[in-house]
Amino acid sequence: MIQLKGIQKQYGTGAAQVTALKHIDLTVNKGEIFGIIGHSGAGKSTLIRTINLLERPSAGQVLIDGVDMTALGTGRLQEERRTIGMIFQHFNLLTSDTVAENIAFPLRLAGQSKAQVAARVQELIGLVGLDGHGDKYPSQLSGGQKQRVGIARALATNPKVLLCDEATSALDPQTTQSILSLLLSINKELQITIVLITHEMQVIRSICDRVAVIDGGEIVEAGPVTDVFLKPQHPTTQEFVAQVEGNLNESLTVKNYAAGERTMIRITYIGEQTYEPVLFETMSGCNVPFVILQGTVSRLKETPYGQLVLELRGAEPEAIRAVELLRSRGLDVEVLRHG
Ligand SMILES: Nc1ncnc2c1ncn2[C@@H]1O[C@H](COP(=O)(O)OP(=O)(O)OP(=O)(O)O)[C@@H](O)[C@H]1O
Repeated sequence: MIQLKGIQKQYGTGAAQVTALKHIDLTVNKGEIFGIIGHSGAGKSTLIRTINLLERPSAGQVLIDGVDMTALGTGRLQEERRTIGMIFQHFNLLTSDTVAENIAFPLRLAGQSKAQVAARVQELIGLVGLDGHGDKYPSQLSGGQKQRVGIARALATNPKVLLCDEATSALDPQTTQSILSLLLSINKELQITIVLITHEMQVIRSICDRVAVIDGGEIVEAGPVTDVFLKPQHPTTQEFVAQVEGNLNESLTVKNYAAGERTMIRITYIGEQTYEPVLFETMSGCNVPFVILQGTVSRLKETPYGQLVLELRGAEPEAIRAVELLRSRGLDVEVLRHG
């Protein structure tokens, strides 16, 4: 488990001082994939780099499985760091070394024998899907393949935590998805806790269990992805959700329909409900015409969900009855607007 307690970080001094992190309290549970999302300059890189103390906080504690990293001397800190792997946006590979040599690097540093290193490198090359590429140089690889080398190198010493610093931001959407799938399978099969930072909600939606939204050096919203994504509270979170859901295009509503006879509602359903004909069954029983103004059916990690914005057309009492019927079927219904 990772605990950040009262983390603050200032860069520089005097008039030039920048406060990058204000007062961060955060817990990442063992075995989960935790995402931190924020705009450029929000403090994401500073925050993730405080976890392995690449960036030393100005105040606060970083506890990993109860060990206070901020209180360790250089020797013990280096030892603890071996239990935390890290991958980077621009891969940070040694360009004059082959794939196999790059992956071997941390194993050599850890003092392993040639035979041990060779066996482990082969195993890692297979794990990340780079069989046959061991003798190539980074310049001969695609961006996705370079990140696979970065992942293999980060996993070499069997870390319990993997930190991902914008690991897919330099990749195209298809390659991003393949790297995210690899991270998900590593998390599942090796039970490694993953902390990632990103500015893309798609990354959070695909693989994270929980998410924290950072803005101006503060966590403004945090929780399970299903809660934060489906019911974003803070304006910054709402902006990020709109990246993948789109903004509701209200111009789609029929302007000349009688005022007072339009009710806009948002229906959210999650899990098995996604595959049930609840909307059809309910609405065919209450004789309220409706149009769908916006709709998404997708997945949050492995959980199916749907969100539909409907405009009900009819007098208010009928619309209210339809809303009540939908709620009685277990759907989450918000009334966005009457009239
Ligand atoms: N070494 C540094 N010296 C001074 N200021 C810094 C330093 N590193 C970061 N900052 C400042 O701290 C704030 C947070 O930066 P940080 O890089 O953590 O944000 P970020 O969310 O990762 O942004 P990006 O996505 O653009 O990398 C910014 O105002 C940045 O200018």
